[in-house]
Amino acid sequence: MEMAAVLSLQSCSLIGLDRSGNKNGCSVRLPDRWSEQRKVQAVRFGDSRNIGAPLRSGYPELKIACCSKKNMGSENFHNSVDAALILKNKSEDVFPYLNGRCIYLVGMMGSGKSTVGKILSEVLCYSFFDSDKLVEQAVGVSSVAQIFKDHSEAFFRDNESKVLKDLSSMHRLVVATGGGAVIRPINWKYMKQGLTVWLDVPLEALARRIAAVGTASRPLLHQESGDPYKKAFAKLTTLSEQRGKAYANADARVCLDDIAAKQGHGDVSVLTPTDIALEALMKLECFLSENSSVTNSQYIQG
Ligand SMILES: Nc1ncnc2c1ncn2[C@@H]1O[C@H](COP(=O)(O)OP(=O)(O)OP(=O)(O)O)[C@@H](O)[C@H]1O
Ligand SMILES: O=C(O)C1=C[C@@H](O)[C@@H](O)[C@H](O)C1
Repeated sequence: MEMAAVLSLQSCSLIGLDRSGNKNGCSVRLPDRWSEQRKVQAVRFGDSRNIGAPLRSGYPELKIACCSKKNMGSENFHNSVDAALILKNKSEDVFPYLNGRCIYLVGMMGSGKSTVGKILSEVLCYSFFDSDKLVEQAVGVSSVAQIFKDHSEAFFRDNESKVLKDLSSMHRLVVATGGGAVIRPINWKYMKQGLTVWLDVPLEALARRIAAVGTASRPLLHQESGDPYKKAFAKLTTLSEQRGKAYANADARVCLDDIAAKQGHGDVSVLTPTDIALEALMKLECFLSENSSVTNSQYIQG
């Protein structure tokens, strides 16, 4: 990976913070009438021209992310604003203890790393990156599926490790890692420079989400024929058996079954990405308070 790209990424991570490192430039994405205070951050790895460019469609607004139901009535609308504010408040509790450390989201394909990661980056005024996209940019190929096809899975994994190594010296990033990043111990060495969060989603929910969007972009799941849900479920089951222990290395585990149970639901499909982002911050808060000596002495604000 080009050093220029790495440097541009590092400078991106400072967007949204004032000179003292305080996040007074940060604002939660609320409905338009409240949006004058919006500060935006949108960057593209390796392209310094885009640093500080206005927010584009790839970044979901929190008001959208917190609403799961179509045609929301006013009651749901206000609930979503409440959820956004609760999330924002929690981010303010946790932020000082992060000391600028990056947050790495790990989990199976389709577990919501990108969706939840973008929300976390927004409320923490961190920059968001997807390691699959960084590998695509570093290799110069437009999709992970094409990298698998043109080269090999091993080639992809080598580049994934290089990307994680480069990221490990940076600050104030939320990184959605590739689903298989956890299988190489060296990647844990890099990710443990920051904080790691496992999004633990039941396989049925993963297979439902993946079947809904198709498997073409996910080479390890792709099958030309057969029922997409059943095929995805079978393959995810095998991968999860192989990787379960590796995901459990994460500092914090966000278990969707547990969040649904706490809310009195039996089905994780009712959970919004905002609910999940909030749980991630609460789990990080627990981890940080239980490991406060590491928090206070080992890291400096970047
Ligand atoms: N809480 C949620 N409820 C329902 N669907 C969700 C939720 N979170 C994410 N999704 C959907 O699931 C799909 C996968 O989400 P996302 O891309 O965020 O996962 P990912 O972990 O980054 O996946 P991958 O590692 O395969 O890139 C998307 O279609 C997304 O809209
Ligand atoms: O679970 C996996 O092994 C993968 C997940 C994706 O994010 C990509 O990194 C790639 O398709 C491999």
